[in-house]
Amino acid sequence: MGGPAAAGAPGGAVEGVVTRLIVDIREKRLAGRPVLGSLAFSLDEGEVTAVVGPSGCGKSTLLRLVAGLDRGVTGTVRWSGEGARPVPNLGVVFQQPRLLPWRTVRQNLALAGADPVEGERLLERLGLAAQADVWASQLSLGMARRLALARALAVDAQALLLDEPFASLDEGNQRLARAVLAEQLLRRPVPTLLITHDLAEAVALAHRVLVLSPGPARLLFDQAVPPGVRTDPALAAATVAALRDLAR
Ligand SMILES: Nc1ncnc2c1ncn2[C@@H]1O[C@H](COP(=O)(O)OP(=O)(O)OP(=O)(O)O)[C@@H](O)[C@H]1O
Repeated sequence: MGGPAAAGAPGGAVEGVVTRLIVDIREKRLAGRPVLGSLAFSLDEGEVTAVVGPSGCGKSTLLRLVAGLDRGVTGTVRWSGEGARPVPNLGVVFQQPRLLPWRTVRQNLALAGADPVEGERLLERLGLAAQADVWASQLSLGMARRLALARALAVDAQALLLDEPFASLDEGNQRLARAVLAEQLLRRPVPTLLITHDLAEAVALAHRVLVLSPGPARLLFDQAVPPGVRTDPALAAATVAALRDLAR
């Protein structure tokens, strides 16, 4: 079965190779009101695409459509690739951590289908090893969010969908979690959609930045992040400033 592992579907071995996500949305309505307008983009293998836009413009709605959790849309959302299923095995971080409260940290990983060795490694890496046998209900919000990230990264996903994965983390843990995600993407470069409101975060992690309009969101522009930006703070700051100007 395909679908978002973080939402409860089993993880496990990769079936088929997901090479691309192709989104061509004309309109998405919720409760009779348009929440997404014209949005067309694709996401290729090994590519991190950041989606940036103002609060309420429809970013989480877009993630739900891409995750196959909502199918009512005018337009298409399609995964392609050799042997790809309609919705591949996804590692998803939702805006809320969505943990099983009366299961331990370790059990939350196991029930999502996490690889046990990878799960332990990620707990260690994300500073959660000491909490492995603690109930999820007893975690702080920052710990819960790090566990949600560990779960998405440990399920051997064919693609990652990350909705503000570093929200509510203090500066040190934000830096740590970003580094863990970057490491993981080097080890396993799966197509990744990163939703964020933070242009600096987008430029630091993504190959491309899609900037959305206020809701109903339409694509304002789709900008490649030049190679070398990540290792040059001055170039990164200039890129953020240029994107901010373009988004005005
Ligand atoms: N179930 C729903 N029924 C009706 N309207 C909804 C529903 N869920 C979301 N909306 C509306 O759709 C719009 C887009 O919401 P969405 O959560 O996708 O925005 P967002 O860009 O992710 O916001 P934020 O950055 O604040 O998280 C908002 O106006 C919201 O009120």
